[in-house]
Amino acid sequence: MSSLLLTGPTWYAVDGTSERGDVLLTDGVVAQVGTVDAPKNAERVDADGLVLLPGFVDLHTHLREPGREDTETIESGSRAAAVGGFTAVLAMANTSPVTDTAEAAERILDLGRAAGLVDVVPVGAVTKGLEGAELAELGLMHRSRAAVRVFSDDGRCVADARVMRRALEYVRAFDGVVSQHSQDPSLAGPQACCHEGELSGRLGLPGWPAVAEASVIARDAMLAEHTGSRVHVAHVSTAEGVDVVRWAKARGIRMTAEVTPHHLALGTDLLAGYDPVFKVNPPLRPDEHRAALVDALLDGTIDAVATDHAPHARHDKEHAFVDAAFGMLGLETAFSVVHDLLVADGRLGWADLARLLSTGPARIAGLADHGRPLAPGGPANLVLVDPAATVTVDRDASQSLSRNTPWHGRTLTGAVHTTILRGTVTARGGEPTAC
Ligand SMILES: NC(=O)N[C@@H](CC(=O)O)C(=O)O
Ligand SMILES: [Zn+2]
Ligand SMILES: [Zn+2]
Repeated sequence: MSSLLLTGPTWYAVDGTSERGDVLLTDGVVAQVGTVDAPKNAERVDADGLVLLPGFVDLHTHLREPGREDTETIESGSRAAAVGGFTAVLAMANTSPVTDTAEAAERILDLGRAAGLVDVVPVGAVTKGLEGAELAELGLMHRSRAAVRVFSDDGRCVADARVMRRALEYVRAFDGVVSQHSQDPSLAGPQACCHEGELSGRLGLPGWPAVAEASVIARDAMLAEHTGSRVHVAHVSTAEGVDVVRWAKARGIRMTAEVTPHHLALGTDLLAGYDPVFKVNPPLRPDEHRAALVDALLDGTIDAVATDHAPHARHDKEHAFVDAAFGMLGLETAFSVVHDLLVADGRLGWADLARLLSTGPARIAGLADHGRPLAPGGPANLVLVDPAATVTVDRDASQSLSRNTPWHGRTLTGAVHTTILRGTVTARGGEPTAC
Protein backbone atom coordinates (compact mmCIF):
# COMPACT_ATOMS: atom_id res chain seq x y z
CA MET A 1 0.00 0.00 0.00
CA SER A 2 1.55 3.32 -1.04
CA SER A 3 0.63 6.41 0.94
CA LEU A 4 1.31 10.11 0.51
CA LEU A 5 0.65 12.52 3.37
CA LEU A 6 0.12 16.21 2.65
CA THR A 7 0.58 18.16 5.87
CA GLY A 8 -1.19 21.46 6.47
CA PRO A 9 -2.55 22.64 3.12
CA THR A 10 -5.65 24.81 2.77
CA TRP A 11 -8.45 23.79 0.42
CA TYR A 12 -11.67 25.42 -0.68
CA ALA A 13 -15.26 24.25 -1.06
CA VAL A 14 -17.33 25.30 -4.09
CA ASP A 15 -18.98 28.05 -1.98
CA GLY A 16 -15.54 29.54 -1.28
CA THR A 17 -15.24 28.47 2.37
CA SER A 18 -11.84 27.12 3.33
CA GLU A 19 -10.53 24.33 5.49
CA ARG A 20 -7.04 23.48 6.66
CA GLY A 21 -5.68 20.14 7.81
CA ASP A 22 -3.84 17.06 6.63
CA VAL A 23 -4.72 14.89 3.66
CA LEU A 24 -3.77 11.25 3.27
CA LEU A 25 -3.69 9.66 -0.18
CA THR A 26 -3.57 5.89 -0.36
CA ASP A 27 -3.39 3.72 -3.46
CA GLY A 28 -4.44 6.51 -5.77
CA VAL A 29 -7.45 7.74 -3.83
CA VAL A 30 -8.08 10.34 -1.17
CA ALA A 31 -8.21 8.21 1.99
CA GLN A 32 -8.61 10.72 4.85
CA VAL A 33 -9.13 14.46 5.07
CA GLY A 34 -8.70 16.80 8.06
CA THR A 35 -7.25 14.89 11.00
CA VAL A 36 -5.64 11.78 9.60
CA ASP A 37 -4.16 8.60 10.93
CA ALA A 38 -1.15 8.14 8.63
CA PRO A 39 0.98 5.03 8.40
CA LYS A 40 4.56 5.53 9.71
CA ASN A 41 6.12 4.87 6.31
CA ALA A 42 3.94 7.35 4.39
CA GLU A 43 5.85 9.72 2.11
CA ARG A 44 5.31 13.29 3.33
CA VAL A 45 4.89 16.60 1.54
CA ASP A 46 5.12 19.67 3.77
CA ALA A 47 2.18 21.68 2.44
CA ASP A 48 2.14 24.38 5.10
CA GLY A 49 1.13 27.65 3.40
CA LEU A 50 0.11 25.86 0.20
CA VAL A 51 -3.32 25.63 -1.43
CA LEU A 52 -4.60 22.21 -2.50
CA LEU A 53 -6.67 22.22 -5.68
CA PRO A 54 -8.09 19.55 -7.98
CA GLY A 55 -5.49 18.79 -10.68
CA PHE A 56 -5.78 21.14 -13.64
CA VAL A 57 -7.45 20.00 -16.86
CA ASP A 58 -6.43 21.62 -20.15
CA LEU A 59 -9.16 21.49 -22.77
CA HIS A 60 -6.81 22.70 -25.49
CA THR A 61 -3.24 21.48 -25.91
CA HIS A 62 -1.26 20.99 -29.10
CA LEU A 63 1.17 18.11 -28.75
CA ARG A 64 2.91 17.58 -32.07
CA GLU A 65 3.10 13.81 -32.15
CA PRO A 66 2.67 12.33 -34.69
CA GLY A 67 4.33 14.47 -37.33
CA ARG A 68 6.37 17.20 -35.67
CA GLU A 69 8.23 15.40 -32.93
CA ASP A 70 11.03 17.95 -33.32
CA THR A 71 8.76 20.55 -31.68
CA GLU A 72 6.88 18.44 -29.06
CA THR A 73 6.25 14.81 -28.29
CA ILE A 74 3.53 13.37 -26.15
CA GLU A 75 6.21 12.72 -23.55
CA SER A 76 7.74 16.22 -23.57
CA GLY A 77 4.28 17.80 -23.58
CA SER A 78 3.32 15.56 -20.66
CA ARG A 79 6.34 16.80 -18.72
CA ALA A 80 5.36 20.42 -19.39
CA ALA A 81 1.78 19.63 -18.35
CA ALA A 82 2.83 17.99 -15.06
CA VAL A 83 5.10 20.92 -14.22
CA GLY A 84 2.17 23.23 -14.94
CA GLY A 85 -0.09 21.44 -12.44
CA PHE A 86 -2.16 19.55 -15.01
CA THR A 87 -3.41 16.01 -14.44
CA ALA A 88 -5.28 15.80 -17.76
CA VAL A 89 -4.79 17.45 -21.14
CA LEU A 90 -6.87 17.23 -24.30
CA ALA A 91 -4.57 16.76 -27.27
CA MET A 92 -5.76 18.61 -30.37
CA ALA A 93 -6.28 16.72 -33.60
CA ASN A 94 -4.19 18.88 -35.96
CA THR A 95 -1.26 16.49 -36.00
CA SER A 96 0.17 14.82 -39.10
CA PRO A 97 -1.58 12.55 -39.79
CA VAL A 98 -4.70 14.13 -38.32
CA THR A 99 -6.49 12.36 -35.44
CA ASP A 100 -9.55 11.46 -37.50
CA THR A 101 -9.75 7.68 -36.95
CA ALA A 102 -10.21 5.38 -33.96
CA GLU A 103 -6.72 3.95 -34.49
CA ALA A 104 -5.10 7.38 -34.45
CA ALA A 105 -6.96 8.30 -31.25
CA GLU A 106 -5.99 5.06 -29.52
CA ARG A 107 -2.37 5.57 -30.43
CA ILE A 108 -2.34 8.98 -28.73
CA LEU A 109 -4.03 7.49 -25.67
CA ASP A 110 -1.39 4.74 -25.51
CA LEU A 111 1.55 7.13 -25.94
CA GLY A 112 0.10 9.26 -23.13
CA ARG A 113 -0.19 6.23 -20.86
CA ALA A 114 3.36 5.21 -21.69
CA ALA A 115 4.62 8.66 -20.66
CA GLY A 116 2.52 8.28 -17.51
CA LEU A 117 2.66 11.86 -16.21
CA VAL A 118 -0.76 13.17 -17.16
CA ASP A 119 -3.93 11.71 -18.67
CA VAL A 120 -3.60 12.51 -22.37
CA VAL A 121 -7.11 12.60 -23.81
CA PRO A 122 -7.28 12.67 -27.62
CA VAL A 123 -9.54 15.18 -29.32
CA GLY A 124 -10.97 13.81 -32.56
CA ALA A 125 -11.18 15.81 -35.77
CA VAL A 126 -14.68 16.87 -36.82
CA THR A 127 -13.92 16.39 -40.50
CA LYS A 128 -11.57 14.09 -42.37
CA GLY A 129 -8.13 15.66 -42.66
CA LEU A 130 -9.55 18.88 -41.13
CA GLU A 131 -10.77 19.62 -44.65
CA GLY A 132 -14.17 20.85 -43.50
CA ALA A 133 -16.11 18.72 -45.98
CA GLU A 134 -16.71 15.13 -44.87
CA LEU A 135 -17.35 14.07 -41.27
CA ALA A 136 -14.54 12.04 -39.65
CA GLU A 137 -15.26 8.70 -37.90
CA LEU A 138 -16.91 10.40 -34.92
CA GLY A 139 -18.82 7.33 -33.73
CA LEU A 140 -15.89 4.95 -34.17
CA MET A 141 -13.60 7.32 -32.29
CA HIS A 142 -16.13 7.51 -29.46
CA ARG A 143 -16.60 3.74 -29.30
CA SER A 144 -12.83 3.11 -29.38
CA ARG A 145 -10.67 2.59 -26.26
CA ALA A 146 -9.95 6.32 -26.45
CA ALA A 147 -13.69 7.06 -25.86
CA VAL A 148 -13.37 10.38 -27.68
CA ARG A 149 -15.99 12.88 -26.57
CA VAL A 150 -14.53 16.20 -27.74
CA PHE A 151 -14.19 16.90 -31.46
CA SER A 152 -12.46 19.84 -33.08
CA ASP A 153 -10.92 20.98 -36.34
CA ASP A 154 -8.99 23.54 -34.28
CA GLY A 155 -6.83 25.80 -36.36
CA ARG A 156 -9.59 25.58 -38.95
CA CYS A 157 -13.17 26.67 -38.39
CA VAL A 158 -15.91 24.24 -39.39
CA ALA A 159 -17.19 26.95 -41.69
CA ASP A 160 -19.91 25.03 -43.57
CA ALA A 161 -23.12 25.29 -41.52
CA ARG A 162 -24.46 22.03 -42.91
CA VAL A 163 -21.34 20.11 -41.87
CA MET A 164 -21.45 21.73 -38.41
CA ARG A 165 -25.11 20.83 -38.05
CA ARG A 166 -24.47 17.20 -38.93
CA ALA A 167 -21.51 16.98 -36.53
CA LEU A 168 -23.64 18.38 -33.71
CA GLU A 169 -26.48 15.96 -34.48
CA TYR A 170 -24.05 13.07 -34.49
CA VAL A 171 -22.29 13.78 -31.17
CA ARG A 172 -25.56 14.33 -29.32
CA ALA A 173 -26.15 10.56 -29.18
CA PHE A 174 -23.23 10.12 -26.78
CA ASP A 175 -23.20 13.57 -25.16
CA GLY A 176 -20.17 14.60 -27.19
CA VAL A 177 -19.22 18.18 -27.87
CA VAL A 178 -17.80 20.08 -30.81
CA SER A 179 -15.08 22.55 -29.85
CA GLN A 180 -15.16 25.21 -32.53
CA HIS A 181 -12.33 27.45 -33.65
CA SER A 182 -14.76 30.32 -34.25
CA GLN A 183 -13.50 32.31 -37.17
CA ASP A 184 -15.27 32.96 -40.44
CA PRO A 185 -12.53 32.38 -43.01
CA SER A 186 -14.21 34.67 -45.48
CA LEU A 187 -13.88 37.56 -43.00
CA ALA A 188 -10.41 36.71 -41.66
CA GLY A 189 -8.39 35.69 -44.69
CA PRO A 190 -5.34 33.44 -44.75
CA GLN A 191 -2.95 36.36 -44.21
CA ALA A 192 -4.87 37.88 -41.27
CA CYS A 193 -2.62 38.09 -38.21
CA CYS A 194 -3.45 41.28 -36.29
CA HIS A 195 -6.62 42.53 -34.63
CA GLU A 196 -8.37 44.66 -37.27
CA GLY A 197 -8.65 48.31 -36.37
CA GLU A 198 -6.46 51.32 -35.80
CA LEU A 199 -3.67 48.95 -34.77
CA SER A 200 -3.53 46.85 -37.94
CA GLY A 201 -3.59 50.04 -39.99
CA ARG A 202 -0.74 51.57 -38.03
CA LEU A 203 1.40 48.41 -38.11
CA GLY A 204 0.54 47.63 -41.72
CA LEU A 205 -0.50 44.07 -40.87
CA PRO A 206 -3.48 42.22 -42.45
CA GLY A 207 -6.48 42.70 -40.16
CA TRP A 208 -8.54 40.11 -38.32
CA PRO A 209 -11.92 41.58 -37.41
CA ALA A 210 -13.72 40.77 -34.17
CA VAL A 211 -16.88 40.06 -36.16
CA ALA A 212 -15.19 37.03 -37.80
CA GLU A 213 -15.34 35.39 -34.37
CA ALA A 214 -18.68 36.63 -33.03
CA SER A 215 -20.62 35.81 -36.20
CA VAL A 216 -19.57 32.13 -36.09
CA ILE A 217 -20.34 31.89 -32.36
CA ALA A 218 -23.82 33.27 -33.09
CA ARG A 219 -24.38 30.80 -35.92
CA ASP A 220 -23.17 27.89 -33.79
CA ALA A 221 -25.41 28.95 -30.90
CA MET A 222 -28.40 28.69 -33.20
CA LEU A 223 -27.24 25.32 -34.53
CA ALA A 224 -26.76 24.05 -30.97
CA GLU A 225 -30.25 25.22 -30.09
CA HIS A 226 -31.70 23.59 -33.18
CA THR A 227 -29.95 20.25 -32.60
CA GLY A 228 -30.07 20.25 -28.78
CA SER A 229 -26.35 19.48 -28.81
CA ARG A 230 -23.38 20.88 -26.93
CA VAL A 231 -21.05 23.31 -28.61
CA HIS A 232 -17.86 24.68 -27.06
CA VAL A 233 -16.16 27.91 -28.11
CA ALA A 234 -12.38 27.51 -28.20
CA HIS A 235 -10.18 30.46 -27.16
CA VAL A 236 -12.84 33.19 -27.24
CA SER A 237 -11.01 36.50 -27.68
CA THR A 238 -13.48 39.32 -28.26
CA ALA A 239 -16.03 41.37 -26.31
CA GLU A 240 -18.68 40.63 -28.95
CA GLY A 241 -17.83 36.92 -28.75
CA VAL A 242 -18.47 36.70 -25.01
CA ASP A 243 -21.63 38.79 -25.39
CA VAL A 244 -23.01 36.16 -27.75
CA VAL A 245 -22.00 33.34 -25.37
CA ARG A 246 -23.70 35.15 -22.48
CA TRP A 247 -26.85 35.58 -24.55
CA ALA A 248 -26.83 31.93 -25.64
CA LYS A 249 -26.46 30.68 -22.07
CA ALA A 250 -29.32 32.90 -20.88
CA ARG A 251 -31.45 31.37 -23.60
CA GLY A 252 -30.65 27.86 -22.36
CA ILE A 253 -28.46 26.92 -25.29
CA ARG A 254 -25.84 24.32 -24.37
CA MET A 255 -22.85 26.49 -25.16
CA THR A 256 -19.60 26.63 -23.16
CA ALA A 257 -16.47 28.69 -23.71
CA GLU A 258 -12.80 28.83 -22.85
CA VAL A 259 -10.29 31.67 -22.75
CA THR A 260 -6.49 31.49 -22.84
CA PRO A 261 -4.15 33.10 -20.30
CA HIS A 262 -2.51 35.09 -23.11
CA HIS A 263 -5.76 36.62 -24.35
CA LEU A 264 -6.45 37.72 -20.77
CA ALA A 265 -3.03 39.09 -19.96
CA LEU A 266 -1.17 40.20 -23.09
CA GLY A 267 -1.94 43.50 -24.80
CA THR A 268 -1.62 44.47 -28.42
CA ASP A 269 1.16 46.96 -27.53
CA LEU A 270 3.46 43.91 -27.69
CA LEU A 271 2.96 43.72 -31.46
CA ALA A 272 4.76 47.04 -32.02
CA GLY A 273 8.13 45.25 -32.20
CA TYR A 274 6.80 42.73 -34.77
CA ASP A 275 8.17 39.88 -32.63
CA PRO A 276 6.54 36.67 -33.96
CA VAL A 277 6.49 35.16 -30.46
CA PHE A 278 3.37 37.30 -29.99
CA LYS A 279 1.70 36.01 -33.17
CA VAL A 280 -1.16 33.76 -32.20
CA ASN A 281 -4.48 32.51 -33.53
CA PRO A 282 -6.80 34.24 -32.69
CA PRO A 283 -4.72 37.42 -32.35
CA LEU A 284 -4.08 39.37 -29.15
CA ARG A 285 -6.81 41.96 -28.67
CA PRO A 286 -6.97 45.56 -27.42
CA ASP A 287 -7.62 46.37 -23.75
CA GLU A 288 -11.40 46.79 -24.03
CA HIS A 289 -11.70 43.20 -25.29
CA ARG A 290 -9.42 41.90 -22.55
CA ALA A 291 -11.52 43.69 -19.92
CA ALA A 292 -14.65 42.04 -21.36
CA LEU A 293 -12.96 38.63 -21.20
CA VAL A 294 -12.10 39.18 -17.53
CA ASP A 295 -15.71 40.23 -16.78
CA ALA A 296 -16.99 37.11 -18.55
CA LEU A 297 -14.59 34.95 -16.56
CA LEU A 298 -15.75 36.45 -13.27
CA ASP A 299 -19.49 36.30 -14.04
CA GLY A 300 -19.40 32.65 -15.15
CA THR A 301 -19.97 33.23 -18.88
CA ILE A 302 -16.58 31.64 -19.52
CA ASP A 303 -16.34 28.08 -18.21
CA ALA A 304 -12.66 27.32 -18.51
CA VAL A 305 -9.16 28.66 -18.89
CA ALA A 306 -7.39 26.60 -21.57
CA THR A 307 -3.79 27.05 -22.66
CA ASP A 308 -3.83 26.55 -26.45
CA HIS A 309 -0.21 25.42 -25.85
CA ALA A 310 1.19 25.57 -29.39
CA PRO A 311 4.87 24.64 -29.67
CA HIS A 312 6.76 25.74 -32.79
CA ALA A 313 10.30 25.29 -34.02
CA ARG A 314 12.54 28.32 -34.17
CA HIS A 315 12.74 28.08 -37.96
CA ASP A 316 8.93 28.23 -38.23
CA LYS A 317 8.69 31.24 -35.92
CA GLU A 318 11.65 33.37 -36.94
CA HIS A 319 10.21 35.01 -40.04
CA ALA A 320 8.64 38.32 -40.88
CA PHE A 321 5.49 38.63 -38.70
CA VAL A 322 3.06 37.80 -41.54
CA ASP A 323 4.94 34.63 -42.49
CA ALA A 324 5.64 33.21 -39.01
CA ALA A 325 3.70 30.30 -37.48
CA PHE A 326 0.79 31.08 -35.14
CA GLY A 327 0.97 29.99 -31.53
CA MET A 328 2.69 30.17 -28.15
CA LEU A 329 3.60 27.84 -25.30
CA GLY A 330 1.25 27.80 -22.32
CA LEU A 331 1.19 24.66 -20.18
CA GLU A 332 3.91 25.56 -17.70
CA THR A 333 2.84 29.16 -17.13
CA ALA A 334 -0.98 29.03 -17.14
CA PHE A 335 -1.50 28.87 -13.38
CA SER A 336 1.08 31.55 -12.57
CA VAL A 337 -0.30 33.91 -15.21
CA VAL A 338 -3.90 33.60 -14.00
CA HIS A 339 -2.87 33.77 -10.35
CA ASP A 340 -0.69 36.82 -10.91
CA LEU A 341 -3.35 38.61 -12.96
CA LEU A 342 -6.55 37.81 -11.05
CA VAL A 343 -6.04 35.86 -7.80
CA ALA A 344 -3.19 37.89 -6.28
CA ASP A 345 -5.30 41.07 -6.26
CA GLY A 346 -8.41 39.28 -4.96
CA ARG A 347 -10.57 39.59 -8.09
CA LEU A 348 -10.75 35.81 -8.53
CA GLY A 349 -11.21 33.53 -5.52
CA TRP A 350 -9.69 30.08 -5.16
CA ALA A 351 -12.99 28.26 -5.67
CA ASP A 352 -13.44 30.09 -8.97
CA LEU A 353 -9.88 29.35 -9.98
CA ALA A 354 -10.56 25.64 -9.36
CA ARG A 355 -13.75 25.94 -11.42
CA LEU A 356 -11.91 27.50 -14.35
CA LEU A 357 -8.77 25.34 -14.39
CA SER A 358 -10.23 22.02 -13.30
CA THR A 359 -13.90 21.43 -12.51
CA GLY A 360 -15.29 23.30 -15.53
CA PRO A 361 -13.02 21.77 -18.16
CA ALA A 362 -13.38 18.27 -16.64
CA ARG A 363 -17.15 18.57 -16.88
CA ILE A 364 -17.05 19.78 -20.49
CA ALA A 365 -14.75 16.91 -21.50
CA GLY A 366 -16.69 14.34 -19.46
CA LEU A 367 -13.67 13.33 -17.36
CA ALA A 368 -15.19 11.80 -14.22
CA ASP A 369 -11.85 11.28 -12.45
CA HIS A 370 -10.73 14.88 -12.69
CA GLY A 371 -11.98 18.15 -11.25
CA ARG A 372 -13.61 16.59 -8.23
CA PRO A 373 -13.97 18.39 -4.89
CA LEU A 374 -11.67 17.00 -2.19
CA ALA A 375 -13.46 14.16 -0.41
CA PRO A 376 -12.56 10.72 0.92
CA GLY A 377 -12.92 8.08 -1.77
CA GLY A 378 -12.26 10.49 -4.62
CA PRO A 379 -9.42 10.02 -7.11
CA ALA A 380 -6.16 11.61 -5.93
CA ASN A 381 -5.65 13.89 -8.93
CA LEU A 382 -4.49 17.05 -7.21
CA VAL A 383 -2.15 20.01 -7.32
CA LEU A 384 -0.49 22.00 -4.53
CA VAL A 385 0.22 25.63 -5.37
CA ASP A 386 2.23 28.24 -3.50
CA PRO A 387 0.54 31.66 -3.63
CA ALA A 388 3.53 33.40 -2.07
CA ALA A 389 6.23 32.08 -4.40
CA THR A 390 7.39 34.03 -7.43
CA VAL A 391 8.64 32.57 -10.67
CA THR A 392 10.76 34.22 -13.33
CA VAL A 393 9.96 32.49 -16.59
CA ASP A 394 13.00 31.17 -18.45
CA ARG A 395 12.26 29.69 -21.84
CA ASP A 396 15.44 27.61 -21.67
CA ALA A 397 14.18 25.89 -18.52
CA SER A 398 11.00 24.74 -20.29
CA GLN A 399 10.16 21.04 -20.46
CA SER A 400 8.75 21.66 -23.93
CA LEU A 401 10.93 20.91 -26.92
CA SER A 402 10.05 24.38 -28.21
CA ARG A 403 10.98 27.80 -26.86
CA ASN A 404 8.17 30.07 -28.07
CA THR A 405 6.93 31.36 -24.75
CA PRO A 406 5.68 34.96 -24.65
CA TRP A 407 6.39 35.10 -20.90
CA HIS A 408 10.18 34.79 -21.07
CA GLY A 409 11.82 37.04 -18.46
CA ARG A 410 8.60 37.92 -16.67
CA THR A 411 8.29 37.50 -12.92
CA LEU A 412 4.90 36.18 -11.80
CA THR A 413 3.44 35.67 -8.35
CA GLY A 414 2.12 32.18 -7.59
CA ALA A 415 3.79 28.89 -8.50
CA VAL A 416 2.82 25.26 -8.93
CA HIS A 417 4.49 23.31 -6.11
CA THR A 418 3.56 19.62 -6.52
CA THR A 419 1.36 17.78 -9.02
CA ILE A 420 -0.21 14.46 -8.07
CA LEU A 421 -1.74 11.94 -10.49
CA ARG A 422 -3.58 9.01 -8.90
CA GLY A 423 -1.66 9.50 -5.67
CA THR A 424 1.77 9.66 -7.30
CA VAL A 425 3.86 12.83 -7.53
CA THR A 426 4.38 13.71 -11.21
CA ALA A 427 6.16 17.04 -10.75
CA ARG A 428 7.72 18.94 -7.87
CA GLY A 429 9.30 22.38 -7.78
CA GLY A 430 9.22 22.82 -11.54
CA GLU A 431 10.71 19.43 -12.37
CA PRO A 432 8.83 16.36 -13.55
CA THR A 433 9.49 13.15 -11.69
CA ALA A 434 11.07 10.35 -13.74
CA CYS A 435 8.59 8.56 -15.94
N1 LIG B 1 -3.33 28.66 -31.72
C1 LIG B 1 -2.37 28.84 -32.58
O1 LIG B 1 -1.92 29.97 -32.73
N2 LIG B 1 -1.91 27.82 -33.32
C2 LIG B 1 -2.42 26.49 -33.35
C3 LIG B 1 -3.52 26.27 -34.29
C4 LIG B 1 -4.63 27.25 -34.21
O2 LIG B 1 -5.43 27.23 -33.26
O3 LIG B 1 -4.73 28.05 -35.10
C5 LIG B 1 -1.31 25.52 -33.68
O4 LIG B 1 -1.56 24.33 -33.86
O5 LIG B 1 -0.15 25.96 -33.71
ZN1 LIG C 1 -7.62 27.49 -32.56
ZN1 LIG D 1 -5.42 25.56 -30.77
